[in-house]
Amino acid sequence: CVLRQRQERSALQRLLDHLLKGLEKRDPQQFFAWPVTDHIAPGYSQIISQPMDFSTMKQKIDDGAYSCLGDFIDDFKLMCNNAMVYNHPETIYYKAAKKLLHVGLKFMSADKLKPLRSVLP
Ligand SMILES: COc1ccc(OC)c(-c2cc(C(C)=O)n3cccnc23)c1
Repeated sequence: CVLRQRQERSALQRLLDHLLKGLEKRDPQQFFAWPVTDHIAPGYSQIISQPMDFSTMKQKIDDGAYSCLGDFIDDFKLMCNNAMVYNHPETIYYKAAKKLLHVGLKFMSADKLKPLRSVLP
């Protein structure tokens, strides 16, 4: 409808917005900001069956497509793993993905999220 009611953001959406910003900061070269195209990565769509990137994750948050934190973390792992499947270990993309996965999971670890529990239902 024309006057679409602006949806209230749920506590989960606000948490995922916060986590996504923290993860994007750890990708300064923006290798993971947008979908990888076959133009920049020959044969990518034949090798990677489930592409994922930060802009897609942002859209999924806005669409309410994540029903729990675990689903968000699964997409983050998928994104990093795709880069470690398509790119060879000596490439900057493989190395960036390996580092991002490690740093990102630490950033989202249970002990880091505990203080936020107080603001979540
Ligand atoms: C060199 O600048 C950019 C800019 C955007 C990119 O992906 C969105 C990439 C990029 C990102 C990737 C990944 C993540 O596999 N990649 C693989 C091969 C060739 N290029 C890329 C590189």
